[in-house]
Amino acid sequence: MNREPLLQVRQLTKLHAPGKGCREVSFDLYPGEVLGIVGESGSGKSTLLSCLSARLAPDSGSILYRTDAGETVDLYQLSEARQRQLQRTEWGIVHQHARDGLRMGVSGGANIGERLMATGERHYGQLRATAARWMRDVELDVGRIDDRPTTYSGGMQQRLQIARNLVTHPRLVFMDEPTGGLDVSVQARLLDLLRQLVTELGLAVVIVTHDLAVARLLAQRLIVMRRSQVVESGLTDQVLDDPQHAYTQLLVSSVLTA
Ligand SMILES: Nc1ncnc2c1ncn2[C@@H]1O[C@H](COP(=O)(O)OP(=O)(O)OP(=O)(O)O)[C@@H](O)[C@H]1O
Repeated sequence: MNREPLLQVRQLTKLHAPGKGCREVSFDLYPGEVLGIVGESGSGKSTLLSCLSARLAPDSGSILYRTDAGETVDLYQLSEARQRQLQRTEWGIVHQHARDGLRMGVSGGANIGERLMATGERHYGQLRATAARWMRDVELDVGRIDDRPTTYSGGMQQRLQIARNLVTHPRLVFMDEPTGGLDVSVQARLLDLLRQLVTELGLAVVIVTHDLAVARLLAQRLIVMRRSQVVESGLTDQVLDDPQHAYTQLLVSSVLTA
C-alpha cells in the first residue's frame, strides 16, 4: 500500500461564530483508509467535512491533497476550477439527502452517465452500459434506468447517489450521514452495500455520522468532536471499547443504555 497520506490536515479552523464550526483539527488520511467523524449534533462535523471537500474555505490551517498524478497540492491555494475538477473526477461526495447529490430532472441512468462524461467518456452505448452495470452493483432495478429519481424511494435515491459517485472510481469519498433519514431495515442493507464497495474498490473515505454503530462497521479510525474541537482520536475499536475522554465515555454509554 502507498504509505504517503492522501490528505494532510493541519490546524484547520472554520468558525461560523465562537464555538460553532471546527477548530484546530489535524489528521492524516491514508489511501484505502476509512476515517469516521463522530460527535453530537452541532459539534462541527459537517463544517469540517465541507472544508475537507473544498466546499467551504477555512479561516486558517491547511489541507494538503496528493493527486492521482502524484503531486501534493494545497487545496485552498488551487483555483476554484481546479477544486471543482477534483470534486468531479478524483473525489466523491455523498450527501445525507440524496436530492442534494442528484440531478432530479434527468433519468437515473443519466445521473450516473453524467459523472462519467466529466471524466471524458463520450460513447453513448458505453455510458448506458456502465450506468446499467452500476445500477445492478448497487442493487437497483435496471428497468428503472430511464425513470427520474423523483420516482425512486429514499433508499433507492441513496443507492443512485452512491453509484453516481463511485462510477468514476474516485480515490477519496466524503460521506455525510449516508444512512441518516432512512428506515432501519433500509439503512442496514445500505450499510452492508457501502462496506462491500469500500473494500472492493479500496476507497479512502471520510464519513460523518452520529451513529456509533455505523462508525464501528465502516471506519478503521475515529475522530470524536465536541463543541468544534477534536476531543479524542484513534483506532475505532480502541476508541469505542476503551474511551479515554469523558465525553466519548458518555457517547458510548448513551448508546449502550439506549
Ligand atoms: N452557515 C452557517 N452559518 C452559521 N452557523 C452555522 C453555519 N453552518 C453551521 N453552523 C453552526 O455551526 C455549528 C456546527 O454545525 P455543523 O453542521 O458543522 O455540526 P454537525 O456536528 O455536523 O451537526 P449535525 O450532526 O446536526 O449536522 C452549529 O452550531 C451550527 O448551527
